[in-house]
Amino acid sequence: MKPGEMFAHIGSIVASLMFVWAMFKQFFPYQLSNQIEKHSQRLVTLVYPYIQITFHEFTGERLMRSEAYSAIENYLSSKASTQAKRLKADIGKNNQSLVLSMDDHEEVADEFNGVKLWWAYGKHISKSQSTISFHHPMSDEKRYYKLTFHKSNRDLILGRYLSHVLKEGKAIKVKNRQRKLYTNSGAYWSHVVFEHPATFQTLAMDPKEKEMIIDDLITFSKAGEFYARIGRAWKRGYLLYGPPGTGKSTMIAAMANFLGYDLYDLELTAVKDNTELRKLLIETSSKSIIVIEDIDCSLDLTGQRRKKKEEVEEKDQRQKQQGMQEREVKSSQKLDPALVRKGRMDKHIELSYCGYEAFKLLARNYLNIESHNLFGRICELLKETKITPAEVAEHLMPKNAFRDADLYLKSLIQALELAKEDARKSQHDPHWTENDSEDKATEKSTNYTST
Ligand SMILES: Nc1ncnc2c1ncn2[C@@H]1O[C@H](COP(=O)(O)OP(=O)(O)OP(=O)(O)O)[C@@H](O)[C@H]1O
Ligand SMILES: [Mg+2]
Repeated sequence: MKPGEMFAHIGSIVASLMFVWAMFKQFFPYQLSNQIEKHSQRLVTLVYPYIQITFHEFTGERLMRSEAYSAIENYLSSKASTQAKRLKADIGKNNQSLVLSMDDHEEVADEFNGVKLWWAYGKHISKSQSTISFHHPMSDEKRYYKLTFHKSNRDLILGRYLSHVLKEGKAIKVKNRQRKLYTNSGAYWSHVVFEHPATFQTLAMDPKEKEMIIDDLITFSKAGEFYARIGRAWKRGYLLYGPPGTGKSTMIAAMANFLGYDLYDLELTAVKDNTELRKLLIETSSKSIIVIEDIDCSLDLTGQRRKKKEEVEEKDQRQKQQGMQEREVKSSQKLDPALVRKGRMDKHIELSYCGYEAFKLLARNYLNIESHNLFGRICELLKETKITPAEVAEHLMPKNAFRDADLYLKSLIQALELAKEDARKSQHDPHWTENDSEDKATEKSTNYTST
């Protein structure tokens, strides 16, 4: 046996002994176990070729939970569920799945660049506290993770490996956290839990366009280092536009769910001036999407815009007197160039009327069917008629316990034929405007993704 191998062998025996000791010391009286541990530690350092680092749950004041500890906890959670034999289980944040973690004094191995290392989970219970807290035995434990590795790998582990663990652990934490939906009243944010079920799978739109948006989001979310290198803030602006009911809000929720980001729904009309706006923006957290809805309808921030607002109000008043609709006032306003100029809005995404591909996805989601003999007729009608995905969804929505796809598809066909007839009438008679005002009121919402 080579000397190096022998050392490693002794080392692993010592590591095992220490592990056994850690298991048994809970049963020794506190004073005695402290003494034994002190002397054995000295002995061990003489022959032990391994380095150990302890990460305590609470550092310093004991009130602040260590960031490193919780990152390690997250990092090890997946390893624990596959390797550890004794696990602790808890209900996850979404109240649906079990979250598994290592039980006390359990050990898991990890490997990094071919180097093996071990993580152990343990806890200290101080004597005085353990008697006082008889009824609450958990409250006075000091929990920790201990990392053990061979001293020849010191630089690799202390450098690249630990920063890899912290980075991964934080990423897992971001993914698993309970996300929030913030709204502002004036210059203050308040929040509720964000639990929108929208996903890109359930969003009906052109599949190619959808794929491009997903790619764009993935590229952006991984580009932190690139943005830092070129000296740009790591954020991306999307302008979503299209008629009401085409899925703009649904897409924003799908984006937030896809990236695991928080959502800030910024109500511009409630913001007094640019100072308030700046304050609100500064208070947003990283990994978030800031949404400005109907950006073309809510601009009155700068002096110039205030003037415009007065003009609009005046005009509004005049138009109300003339019995005109508020919607038309909104659509007569222009987007502020500062908000949509190049560099602010990196991508313009149009959400439009329901096409055949989008319909098929809705039929799959709502009726659980891939094909049907009425699909052909619907395909033709969709080419000739403008109908929003929201309207299509409305017709496919189950109305009783016994779903009959036939019935829903026929009701959709009826609606499409009616819309087609309306469109034909309005073409021949320009004054026929019962439904078409809806089409003109193109609404816009801005979606600002930041990390
Ligand atoms: N593209 C779509 N895919 C799937 N469902 C959709 C789509 N568009 C609309 N819907 C359905 O219609 C409802 C309304 O859509 P959504 O609120 O996203 O529209 P919007 O474009 O934001 O409208 P508005 O301009 O009025 O805010 C959604 O709850 C969703 O169920
Ligand atoms: Mg919307």
